[in-house]
Amino acid sequence: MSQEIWADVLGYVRKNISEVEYHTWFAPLKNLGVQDGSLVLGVRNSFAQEWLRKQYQGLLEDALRSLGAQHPQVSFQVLPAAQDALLLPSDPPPGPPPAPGRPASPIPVDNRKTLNPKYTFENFVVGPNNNLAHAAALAVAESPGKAYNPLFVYGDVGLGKTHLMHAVGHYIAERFPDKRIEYVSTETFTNELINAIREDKTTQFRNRYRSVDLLLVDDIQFLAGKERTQEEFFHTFNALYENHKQIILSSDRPPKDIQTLEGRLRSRFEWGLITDIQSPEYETRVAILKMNAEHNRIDIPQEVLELIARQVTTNIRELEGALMRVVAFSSLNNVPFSRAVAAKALSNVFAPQEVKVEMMDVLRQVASHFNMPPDVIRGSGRVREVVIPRQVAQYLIRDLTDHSLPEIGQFFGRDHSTVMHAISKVTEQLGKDTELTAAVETLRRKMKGLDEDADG
Ligand SMILES: Nc1ncnc2c1ncn2[C@@H]1O[C@H](COP(=O)(O)OP(=O)(O)OP(=O)(O)O)[C@@H](O)[C@H]1O
Repeated sequence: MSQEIWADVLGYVRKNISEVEYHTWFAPLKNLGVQDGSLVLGVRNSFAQEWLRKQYQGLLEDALRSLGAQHPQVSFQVLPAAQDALLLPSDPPPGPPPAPGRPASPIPVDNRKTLNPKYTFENFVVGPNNNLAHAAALAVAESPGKAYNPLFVYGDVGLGKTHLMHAVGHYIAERFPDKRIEYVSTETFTNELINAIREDKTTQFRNRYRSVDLLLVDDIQFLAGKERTQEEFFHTFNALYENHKQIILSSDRPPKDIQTLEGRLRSRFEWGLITDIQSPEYETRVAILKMNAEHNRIDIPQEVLELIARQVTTNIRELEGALMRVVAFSSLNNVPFSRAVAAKALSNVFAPQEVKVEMMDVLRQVASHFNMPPDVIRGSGRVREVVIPRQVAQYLIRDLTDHSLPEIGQFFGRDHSTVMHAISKVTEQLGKDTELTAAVETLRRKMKGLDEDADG
């Protein structure tokens, strides 16, 4: 599709959604042209793909219809890493170079320096546990200082409060490069204040915090009991609020539960919107793991992500840590990802989980051992290179799972007598054919979760 028509599609979409939605989901899309009658759009990851499909497919089709398409169809394709790199938001927009001898002006404030580049709206998985906080953050990003001021987000540790705050920061930094954004933890705010007092620099300290357009303060519950810091923060708050500057606060509890917080501060914290984030439910945890794996370009089977999501249930930081543990374990021991490997990797940290070996696990391990796609092993090929791995897979499934011969046959699209034949073939060769024997033994060890070797 020509870029002009694509621009028209975007124009239509933009009129029908909010600016935040547009910049989060549509600005990064890449028009890949029309294939088989369908407009193909490149997206950065499968999370964006699913979200666009669920939320915006109809709108895109309406846009095409409005431009005269009879049977509009849209599909999404996850871009490979290299193309994706071209779309990273940190890339400066193309523009003319500054005139020689003159600095480019105005000099943009480096707003992103305190923001974590990963903590964007696009990387934030929305689920029933956080959708209200997410919606509030979107609204604030769209109309800073107007929608809800302050926005107060509370919830237990590691549930995404900082991520959401930074997402607002990124969004505003991208749209309004000269707005000043300050992210600070309450602890840092306190320490800086102490230093400023000691060094007689309170004026500088005040000027700095009172001249920002967006102030993000993390862990505000740590104001409790710190009278001087509360006093200072009270004046900062008032100065910003009166100038319609946006304030976002995070805390592990709502304002009413922060002990020894001055009443005038507490009431100010309640002026805007108070919203909470809960622990994510299973589906959201799986989606977060999937997004993380893709973000780090790790190809990891869904059932392994599911196992991790069942192990870690409350804290998203720990959930991400568990994923990284599994990744490290598998690469250190040079074994492919499987549920058994994941369970083993996590068993030092979490209560060991009984992992039943599944047929698919065995097939994957065998496929990886023989360096061949699983589908080829399950397919109908009859050359020796495929037949041997297939027989080994059937033999190991029978050995390591409770599946019956007909069930194994069905899994391979064959009848039970073929499986029986495969098993006796392998049994016969064990001890005689050294290569086959070594393969079976190595695979058996891996499937059993590395019990004998690579411990830890
Ligand atoms: N909904 C989400 N989607 C994707 N990643 C998330 C989500 N929520 C949290 N995370 C990730 O979980 C990790 C912890 O999040 P974050 O630091 O924002 O938690 P927090 O609530 O601020 O924790 P703390 O109270 O310890 O400061 C981060 O890596 C963040 O990217």
